[in-house]
Amino acid sequence: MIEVLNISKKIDRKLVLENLSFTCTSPSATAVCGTNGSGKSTFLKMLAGIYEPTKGKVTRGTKKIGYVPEHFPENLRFRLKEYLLLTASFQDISKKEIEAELSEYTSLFGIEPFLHTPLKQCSKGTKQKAGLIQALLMKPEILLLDEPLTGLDTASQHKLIQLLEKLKKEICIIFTTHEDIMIEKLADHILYVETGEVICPKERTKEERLIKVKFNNKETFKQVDAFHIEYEGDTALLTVDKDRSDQILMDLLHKECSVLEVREKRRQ
Ligand SMILES: Nc1ncnc2c1ncn2[C@@H]1O[C@H](COP(=O)(O)OP(=O)(O)OP(=O)(O)O)[C@@H](O)[C@H]1O
Repeated sequence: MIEVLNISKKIDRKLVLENLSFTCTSPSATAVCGTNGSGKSTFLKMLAGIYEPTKGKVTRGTKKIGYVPEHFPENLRFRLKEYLLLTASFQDISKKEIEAELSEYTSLFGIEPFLHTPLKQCSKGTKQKAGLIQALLMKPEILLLDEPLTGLDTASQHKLIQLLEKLKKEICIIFTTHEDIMIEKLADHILYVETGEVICPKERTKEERLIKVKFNNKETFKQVDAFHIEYEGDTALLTVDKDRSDQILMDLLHKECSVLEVREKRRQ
């Protein structure tokens, strides 16, 4: 969906980013991390096409790119709903669909009372929500979010994270953040802009347990939350999340399985 090849960026003759590469080929969420001033926002702007790289190349597989800046643009003369309808009207989406989605998102983020308020008079958090809704309304295939939790109250932060958890199964989400909760809940990959290193936090750290049981009926495993089950005769080898393994063991015992073995496995 998006490929960044050896990009560097100079602003005012200062090298802000150097030789960064990154690829997002399938739906996922990537956290862009680094210290203040390390170039995270600059990187996101290059993905969005707002900045051109000084060196290297950004290839985008789609034009449906939603971008939410860290700070909502100042001094827009529109009222909130008017602004959202206007930005959505540039997309190839029916008016009816836009109205339905707008109503869903404004209700989710609790901003119905401000729909007819001039943007200039909206609070920082409401403007941030307007920025997010504007990007979501265009049904992006790539969603770029610059510190998306900034200015949101706790309830809205959780709602946004839940929404992004669903969306990342369908689209490519790239977000900058300093918040651990965003990384823990969402990130499939972390890109450190200072070093250019990309890691897969969950794949590296997720610990798994293997449970071998003797069973009477395969139906027993229908509701069992296992990553993988291998059968051999009347035994089954289940690969499960270590954090959930005690609960799964209890369930299996209640379903009259005999536990033969429990051991650790670390994902590769
Ligand atoms: N338009 C600009 N003009 C001059 N310098 C800029 C401009 N945009 C970014 N910079 C410089 O580039 C560097 C990286 O800025 P950037 O905003 O990308 O960092 P960041 O990692 O997002 O920081 P933060 O975590 O504080 O949001 C900084 O030194 C900043 O001063």
